[in-house]
Amino acid sequence: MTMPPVKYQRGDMVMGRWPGSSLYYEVKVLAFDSKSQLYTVIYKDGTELELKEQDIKSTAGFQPRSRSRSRSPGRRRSRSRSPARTTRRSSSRTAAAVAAAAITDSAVSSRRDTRLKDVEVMLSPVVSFIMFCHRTDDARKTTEAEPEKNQGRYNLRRRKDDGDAKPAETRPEQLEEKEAKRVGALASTLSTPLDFGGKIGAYFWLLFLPAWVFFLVLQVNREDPSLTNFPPPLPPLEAFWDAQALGFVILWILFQALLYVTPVGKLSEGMPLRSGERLKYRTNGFFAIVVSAITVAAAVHQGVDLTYIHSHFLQLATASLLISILLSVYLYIRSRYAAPEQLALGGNSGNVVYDFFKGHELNPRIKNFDLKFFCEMRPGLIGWCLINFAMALAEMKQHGLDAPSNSMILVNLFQLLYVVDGLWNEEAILTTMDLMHDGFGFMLAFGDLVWVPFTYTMQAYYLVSHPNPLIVGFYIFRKSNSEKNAFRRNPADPRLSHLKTIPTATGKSLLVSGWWGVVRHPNYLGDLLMALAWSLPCGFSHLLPWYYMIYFIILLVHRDSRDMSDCRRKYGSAWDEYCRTVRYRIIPRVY
Ligand SMILES: NC(=O)C1=CN([C@@H]2O[C@H](COP(=O)(O)OP(=O)(O)OC[C@H]3O[C@@H](n4cnc5c(N)ncnc54)[C@H](OP(=O)(O)O)[C@@H]3O)[C@@H](O)[C@H]2O)C=CC1
Ligand SMILES: CC(C)=CCC[C@@H](C)[C@H]1CC=C2C3=C(CC[C@@]21C)[C@@]1(C)CC[C@H](O)C(C)(C)[C@@H]1CC3
Repeated sequence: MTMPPVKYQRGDMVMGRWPGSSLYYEVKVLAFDSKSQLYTVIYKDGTELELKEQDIKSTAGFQPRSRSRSRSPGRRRSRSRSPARTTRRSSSRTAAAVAAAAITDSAVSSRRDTRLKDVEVMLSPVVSFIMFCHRTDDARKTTEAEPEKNQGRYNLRRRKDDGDAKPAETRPEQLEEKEAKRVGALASTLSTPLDFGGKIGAYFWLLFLPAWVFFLVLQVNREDPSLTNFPPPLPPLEAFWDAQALGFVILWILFQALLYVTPVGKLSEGMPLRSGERLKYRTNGFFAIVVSAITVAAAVHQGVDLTYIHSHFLQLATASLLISILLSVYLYIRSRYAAPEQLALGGNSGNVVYDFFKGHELNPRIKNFDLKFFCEMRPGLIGWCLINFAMALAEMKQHGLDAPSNSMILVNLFQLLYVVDGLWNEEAILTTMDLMHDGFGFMLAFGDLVWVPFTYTMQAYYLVSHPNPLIVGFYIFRKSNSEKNAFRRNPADPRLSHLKTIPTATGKSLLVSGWWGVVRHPNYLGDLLMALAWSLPCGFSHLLPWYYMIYFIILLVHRDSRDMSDCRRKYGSAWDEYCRTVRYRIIPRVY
């Protein structure tokens, strides 16, 4: 019997499909086993795999398409780059991977298809090829249908010399900076699947979220503030509005902005953007809360009556809502003019309401003033503590106490600890979903400026008129967030060398032991335990103080499922392997 000729030879550089995904990366053929008909290939991050011939493409397979259009010497040069030359810029490599992931998960419309064609010619072979795969609908369907089937077929193993301590942060493909920018531009033209119930969902949330805040605020003032009660009668519209309250909110935001721009504290680098650039952030949050506390203490000492916050809670919430709407309109308009590589992958559905809600620009900045980072970490978060403190004063005033009740002190302390910890470890926010992946739109602006300060303070508010194991949660929350942050910043960190990792085709590795080996979101587990601690001091006579706990379970379960599908798209079968190893999502042995 004659054997078919071996198509690829040892040493050939070809494109190998990453199992379980539709991404192709440059690989080198190491061997061919005629018995199993499998090629052993090696990716640039050192991962060896056995691939079937159908999962390998020659680089030439897609070049003619680009070549016919790309005539400039510059472009030709970038295609003929030798592997040695490609190792120049590590940051741009991230760009390619992100773009690749974006391309993978997109439902590429025919309108976009045309745009793709135009951009494709400018890209490196790797990206061009990925795009080529995505343009062929049938091929896409096949590759997307296959992952489950593939799972057992590939033999994923690490190179023997690739110890755990060794960082796997090298990319299989690398782009020059210019190319990376174009890749960024391309990625931004593609839309990720719509979250939050899509376009209809966006309408719903836009109306529901502010309504819910007002419902809570009106409900908590009642004698029997049960969440299951009928909504309280709506007060007259003018009861919502107070110009002075708006003035105070503006003053507070300006004060926080002043502290943010004060050149005190560290300048931290964010994660590489698609363009390869790393933005700098002034992480002086701890300084900001200390100065805020001193200023507030001085004001109280001077006779300023902070219980105004309790008595004008509704008007302050309305003022903050107004500001968050104006800010979101501004963000939406500027996102329409932003350079493509500055845009997040979501928020470009073409539907004004959805895009307004979700947000499209990733890091809107006015000069060096980062609006998203500022809003997420300052006025609302520090405002949360200010409001809690004001509630303690209101409780004392209302009940003629010399000191706040024990429950009030506990709630204040627990939540203060949470916020101070967030600000002390402010740098860690740079590796969270919000900062890395989500655009800045109404959802976050409203979340930061209204939702956090006016709903997270419900327990303290409740305790004003309803006098009435858990440090472990904080410990888990902080340790797990810091572990991942340290690992993402420096995978070779000697303090993390004992941790096991799974390499992925994107070059990033996944932690599979330590906190991230206990459950897939240990940070959510810690956060939930903390939420429990905040509600327990309020007792069980009403549902309202448990509102945060209930909301938080919904929020984190939803975030977890969003993150699972994002990571599944990004990391393909490496993610499946992680999920097989770490079986539970948030609560060990339960969920
Ligand atoms: N109080 C509140 O209202 C809220 C609090 N939070 C808290 O904020 C914190 C951050 O949460 P959030 O941004 O949602 O999510 P994460 O900090 O968990 O970020 C998710 C990202 O981390 C990376 N990642 C996931 N698994 C691994 C792994 N095994 N090894 C290495 N990297 C991994 C992936 O990004 P990549 O691989 O691209 O780096 C993933 O997209 C949490 O503690 C959460 O509880 C969050 C929301 C609301
Ligand atoms: C329903 C709705 C409008 C949701 C918006 C969600 C936002 C309220 C939250 C999204 C992620 C957040 C984070 C924090 C606060 C709440 C929001 C903005 C956070 C700043 C709290 C302090 C923590 O230490 C943290 C820095 C880890 C955390 C980051 C995520």
